[in-house]
Formats: sequence, C-alpha cells, structure tokens
Amino acid sequence: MIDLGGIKVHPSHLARDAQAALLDDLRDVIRAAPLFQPETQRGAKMSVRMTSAGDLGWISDRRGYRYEPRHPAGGDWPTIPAALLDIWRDVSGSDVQPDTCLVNFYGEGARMGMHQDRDEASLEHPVVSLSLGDQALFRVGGTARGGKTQSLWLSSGDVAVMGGAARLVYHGIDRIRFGSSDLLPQGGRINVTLRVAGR
Ligand SMILES: O=C(O)CCC(=O)C(=O)O
Ligand SMILES: [Fe+2]
Repeated sequence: MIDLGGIKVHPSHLARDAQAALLDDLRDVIRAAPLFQPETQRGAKMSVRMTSAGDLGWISDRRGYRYEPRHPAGGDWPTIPAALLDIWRDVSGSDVQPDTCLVNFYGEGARMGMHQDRDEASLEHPVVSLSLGDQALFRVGGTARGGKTQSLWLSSGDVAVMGGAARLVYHGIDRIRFGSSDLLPQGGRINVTLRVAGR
C-alpha cells in the first residue's frame, strides 16, 4: 500500500482477469446509460466522458455539479456491478454500501483538473477509485487549493481510497499515457469511483 498525501493506493488490487470481467460489466452499464460529455457551469465541455450506476449519478451542466436520480437523457441509472461492491467491501473500511458509481472515460488527451470531491450529502464516507486501462498521472495536493502536490502514475487494477483526513484533498489527472495498456482495445482509460452520495 502506498500513502500519497493520505490517499491510500493499493497497487494491482485487481488482477488482469478480474479487470477484463469488470470491463464487460461496465460495457453493460454504458449500454444502458450511455457516456456523455458534461459541461461545466461556465459552458466549457469537460474532456472526460462519463456516466453512472447506482441510485444516483453525478452530472454537471449550466446549473452546476450535482447528483441526480436519472441519466440526462432520462431513465434510471443501472445497478452497480457486484464486483465493484466487493472492492468497496475490501478497501473502504465502511459498512455503508455505496449508492453511486461514477464511470469516467479518458480518451487521448483527456484530463481532469484539480478539484475536491464534495458534492456528496455526507463527507464522512470514503471515495474508492479504481483505474482500468491506460496509465494516468494522478496529482494530489492538500485540503487547500494551490498547495504543494505529489504525483503518482496509476496503472490498470490500482485502487485508491480517499478517506479520513484525505477525504477532501485536492486531486486531478494531469494526463494519460494513451495506448500504454491493452486492456481497452481502442486505448484510453476508465476510472470508476464508488461513493455514498445521498445519505
Ligand atoms: O480519474 C481519476 O482517477 C480521478 C477521478 C476523480 O477525481 C473524480 O471522478 O472525482
Ligand atoms: Fe475527484
């Protein structure tokens, strides 16, 4: 286990065959709830495409960031794949089940700016984050914007847990190494985050 500014990173938590099986589950999620490219409140398109599973899904549009019980195109979010609940059980240290699973897809050139995860109703539960596919440069700071940062390349199968004092640290993805993994036939990276958003 690696401690990155309080974030606990479990390298290779998921073996290759389990990654491939989970990818099949995520394809079903995406078939039921297609990826969309959210806009920020200021009207800029995010470079990451996303969708969700669970009772709630995270969205962003001109009205801001929030959780919604339906996909922007209408329709319930699909259920969270059971294999992800197993990961949550193994690493979260929480006996509350996650009610949302955000699926982020990073194509070539996609990135995610530094931010805190704080749209959840209660911030006492951890965020559990799984990387699949191409490597990504993960940057972690402190709980205030603009402080010192540390970086780590996340690889397919790695799991990061943001909990306790690290629940509100600033973090982002500077870039991916497009084509560095052959898990996704077309290249790119999928990041899956599990959260308790609604309680
Ligand atoms: O892609 C990642 O590893 C981080 C994603 C993230 O920070 C988020 O979805 O809030
Ligand atoms: Fe985040």
